[in-house]
Amino acid sequence: MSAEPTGPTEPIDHDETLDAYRASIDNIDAAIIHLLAERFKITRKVGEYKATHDLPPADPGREAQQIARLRALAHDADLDPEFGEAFLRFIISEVIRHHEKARA
Ligand SMILES: C=C(O[C@@H]1C=C(C(=O)O)C=C[C@H]1O)C(=O)O
Repeated sequence: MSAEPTGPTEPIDHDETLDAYRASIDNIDAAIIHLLAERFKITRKVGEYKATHDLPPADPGREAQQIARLRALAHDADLDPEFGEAFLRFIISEVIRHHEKARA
């Protein structure tokens, strides 16, 4: 008797090729989390510095430079620059929220 066909919504298991790709994805995701944690450690220091020196939480000029640089890097790395910009803006908006709290 043959096994039931697997429907498209069934979870996939025992696929060695997919498992190997997913192991790499898990490593990359871990690296992203660790890099983000390191970035937020630094931006927390920036937020403390700004709060004690009466500097504004956001710096739109600096952000424009970062976005132009990241868009070029994304393009060269074959990553969608729109995605690169949206990702950086998402992170920066969280940093600015932290800086506003540090000031309060
Ligand atoms: C970290 C800073 O504060 C804010 C957050 C930024 C960031 O997360 O890269 C960049 C500019 C500022 O709006 C900074 O001024 O350098």
